[in-house]
Amino acid sequence: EEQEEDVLRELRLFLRNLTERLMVDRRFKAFTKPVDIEEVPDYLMVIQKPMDLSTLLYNIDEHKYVTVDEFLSDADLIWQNALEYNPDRDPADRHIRHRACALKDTMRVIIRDELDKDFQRICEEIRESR
Ligand SMILES: Cc1noc(C)c1-c1cc(NS(=O)(=O)c2ccccc2)cc(C(=O)O)c1
Repeated sequence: EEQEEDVLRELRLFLRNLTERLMVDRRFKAFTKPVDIEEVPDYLMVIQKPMDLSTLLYNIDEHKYVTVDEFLSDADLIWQNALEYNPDRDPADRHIRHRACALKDTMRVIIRDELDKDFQRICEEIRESR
């Protein structure tokens, strides 16, 4: 009902703000849009579920996420894919893995510090009720 829509509207505002703050962080530029298959031709042979920050924003606007955990399932793909596709010891792989780890930690610290636990629980109750 209306109160539930108010809660989900507030969740979308929080998730948009989080995602936009990650998009403007220079460390995360490579994660702002889909990996370019022209630049990285074998990418889809290695990575089954590509994800990037612009796709997260699109999904938020499409009301795909009812809980923070559903958002994190997609958001975690960004850094998990980067670790999987760039596993080698060479400096280029190490550099993108370092940024992937920073993305993972930054996301979780913002959520822990800024998302009310009771609010998260209300979102989960809405998900369970549907
Ligand atoms: C992400 C990712 N996962 O595997 C790899 C490899 C990358 C990745 C891909 C690219 N080139 S790209 O054309 O696909 C692109 C440029 C700008 C924003 C988003 C993608 C650049 C870099 C980089 O470190 O600059 C990294």
